[in-house]
Amino acid sequence: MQHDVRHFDLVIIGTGSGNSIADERFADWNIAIVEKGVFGGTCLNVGCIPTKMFVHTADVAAAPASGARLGVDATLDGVRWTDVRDRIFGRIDPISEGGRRWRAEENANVTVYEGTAKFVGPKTLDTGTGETITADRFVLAAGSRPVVPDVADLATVGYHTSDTIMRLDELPERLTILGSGFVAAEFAHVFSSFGVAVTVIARSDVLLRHEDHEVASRFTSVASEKWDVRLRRKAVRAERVNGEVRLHLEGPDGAEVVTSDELLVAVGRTPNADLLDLSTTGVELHPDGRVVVDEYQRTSVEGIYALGDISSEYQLKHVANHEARVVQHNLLNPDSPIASDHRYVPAAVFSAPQVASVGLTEEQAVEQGVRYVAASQAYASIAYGWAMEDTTGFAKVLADPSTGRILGAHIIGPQASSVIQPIIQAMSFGLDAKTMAKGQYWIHPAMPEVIENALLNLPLD
Ligand SMILES: Cc1cc2nc3c(=O)[nH]c(=O)nc-3n(C[C@H](O)[C@H](O)[C@H](O)COP(=O)(O)OP(=O)(O)OC[C@H]3O[C@@H](n4cnc5c(N)ncnc54)[C@H](O)[C@@H]3O)c2cc1C
Ligand SMILES: NC(=O)c1ccc[n+]([C@@H]2O[C@H](COP(=O)([O-])OP(=O)(O)OC[C@H]3O[C@@H](n4cnc5c(N)ncnc54)[C@H](O)[C@@H]3O)[C@@H](O)[C@H]2O)c1
Repeated sequence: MQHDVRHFDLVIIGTGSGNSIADERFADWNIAIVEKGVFGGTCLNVGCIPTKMFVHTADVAAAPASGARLGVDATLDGVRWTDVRDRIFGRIDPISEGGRRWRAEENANVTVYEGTAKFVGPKTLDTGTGETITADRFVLAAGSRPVVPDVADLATVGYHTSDTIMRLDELPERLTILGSGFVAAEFAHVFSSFGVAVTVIARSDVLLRHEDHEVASRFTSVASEKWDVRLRRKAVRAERVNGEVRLHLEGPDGAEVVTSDELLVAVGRTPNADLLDLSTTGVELHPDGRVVVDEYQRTSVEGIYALGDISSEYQLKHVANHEARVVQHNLLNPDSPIASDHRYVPAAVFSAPQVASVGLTEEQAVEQGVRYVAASQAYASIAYGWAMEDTTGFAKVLADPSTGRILGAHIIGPQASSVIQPIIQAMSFGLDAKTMAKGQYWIHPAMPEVIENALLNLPLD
């Protein structure tokens, strides 16, 4: 039987940052939202939020072990894994379900389709629910998914990704993590703090290789004291024997095997653009699979916008949220669009120690031929660093030698994700290094003094 094809003013694909677009200003728009998975997307359900709830719990679990050097002898009695897990998801799952219900049942102008969307013609979408729809405008906000590397027999062995590892039924005794980026660093901290023996397998010669090299090297040496870190290794084959996972590696000393109870694959994320058959509606892709957008988040097809992990160079929630606000404005004001601001995108790795960065690394400055001066300050030489007996943390800042403009900052150490914020503010509002250091009070003896001193150490006039 032939059905009429429903036509919408706007279709939003993906309920991560895309879900924030349709506010009361869109009340007279006829909108469809298509979601293939759990409402709320990666950050809420399997990303930033639950990981940080686990990370904070891990920080607490790790505290007794770090007390001895301060003269406090304490021991960890145990971690009730299922209680931790159920507390975290007991908070998150109802938020996701509440968001779904609100959109599906309480938004008169919004129709929710729960299926995997793909284009079948120009501005024509198969919603994956048996219904095909059309629209004047689309927002592609379908995010990204974990990459599965080419390791023989991985699929038959059974492995976890960040999508599944937080819902384990019980804590493993041993965990192997393949990968050495954000996800690997954060979960290594979580599971090792909970008493799991963690092995981290990296292809590169340092962990967190995209960070400033001194930061990455420092992180790698601290990590190597806590975890079994294997650098310059290639995973070639996996097998499961008597319930154990064996990962066969090739490295500088030849072949070796790592045995554990569970395997976490954390080797990056790929955009979900391929799921959408975008060529049928004419949307162009970059060679790496991301949707091509201009500064206004517009794709190559008029009326089709993209945001977040599906199109961005930065797979970060604060960037996806920023781009969603830009798309929201540009949908409402197509004749006076605003551009996304990607000048000073910060990021933090919530491991132990924490790492945070914004702007150029020294390596990037050299590569791009940007003149710079750099200075560092150790946490160990500020008063709060003495209080913490910190021996490994430092903050490094880079500035333009002629203007004093701050070009970048890289911090490894306690609360780096918060300590860096004044630098992000200074860069965003054009405050130069000396004015920033000398033109305000810095609370004594708080941790941001590490920034104040790094700035004062810069060889500027
Ligand atoms: C473990 C982990 C920890 C993270 N921690 C942080 C952090 O601390 N800070 C930070 O800034 N960033 C963090 N990130 C990154 C952050 O989660 C992402 O950058 C952000 O969530 C991307 O938002 P998005 O809206 O682009 O996509 P998503 O939130 O992924 O939303 C996309 C939605 O689209 C749906 N979808 C996909 N394809 C289709 C289709 N064909 N049809 C219908 N629906 C579809 C998906 O089911 C999903 O719900 C983390 C990521 C991970 C994996
Ligand atoms: N705190 C945060 O903001 C946060 C936390 C988690 C994830 N994220 C986002 O999610 C993205 C994905 O995280 P991720 O850790 O999966 O990716 P990542 O890009 O941070 O790191 C992946 C690492 O795996 C390595 N790798 C690639 N293929 C490999 C292979 N076959 N074997 C061994 N190593 C291999 C890469 O060299 C890289 O160093 C991040 O880039 C980040 O943008 C952010």
